[in-house]
Amino acid sequence: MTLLDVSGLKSGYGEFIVIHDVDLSIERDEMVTIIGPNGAGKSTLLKSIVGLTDIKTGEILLNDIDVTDVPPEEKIYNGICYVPQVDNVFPNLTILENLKMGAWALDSTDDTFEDRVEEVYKRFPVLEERPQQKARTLSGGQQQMVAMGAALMLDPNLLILDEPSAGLAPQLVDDVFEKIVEINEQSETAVLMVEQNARRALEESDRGVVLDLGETKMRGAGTELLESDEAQELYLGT
Ligand SMILES: Nc1ncnc2c1ncn2[C@@H]1O[C@H](COP(=O)(O)OP(=O)(O)OP(=O)(O)O)[C@@H](O)[C@H]1O
Repeated sequence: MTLLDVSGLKSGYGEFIVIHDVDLSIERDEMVTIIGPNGAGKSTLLKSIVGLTDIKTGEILLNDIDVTDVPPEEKIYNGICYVPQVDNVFPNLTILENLKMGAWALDSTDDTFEDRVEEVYKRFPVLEERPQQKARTLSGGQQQMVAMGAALMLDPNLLILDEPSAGLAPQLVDDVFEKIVEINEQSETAVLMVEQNARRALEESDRGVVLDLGETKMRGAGTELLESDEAQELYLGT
């Protein structure tokens, strides 16, 4: 079943068009990675889906519902949660307070909050060890876990991650990818991410999309793209 269906998307910032006629669909249980050179428009494509750019033409359907013009704070109610590349935690708030911020759209009259915190702690045990620690005092990898944990507080259908492994040491990159795969496989959450660590991301993904100059240049199974001479030569650095 198709979860997200983007068609004919043209978007950018004001009059500056970055994304030109892009189509992209994601099934309910899929993990899809967008790769491409710097400035290709990868982050802009994610932001367009979330509602943070100006959309000129095209349509974004989520579960067959047209969410093209739905503002980002309301997209959460459609099941989309987004973790930006930078500034994705509140540095002066504790881990638990960050999770509370992530849960802002939960109905405060029921006890879902505690259940969700338990669920997030199960997924990221490191967060449960020190809920009162300020986010700014955590390592980069731990901060990424806080950011993903906060996004998971709303139990999204679609988790959108912009370069989740950016700036992390190799061991932490492994940890972060392991968590993303777990979220995708165990929480019935589709994942759409942009990654500079293209090989690793494609190895873990069901499908990959190559974006260049705001257009889709290639698409296919993750393994297929990894084996493609063209993708290797132009986008994977060999
Ligand atoms: N807020 C903004 N306002 C205006 N232009 C922007 C804005 N954000 C990005 N751009 C421009 O949009 C184009 C695409 O940028 P984007 O960040 O989407 O690319 P990217 O593929 O994610 O790049 P990178 O891999 O370097 O992160 C660039 O020319 C960039 O300068």
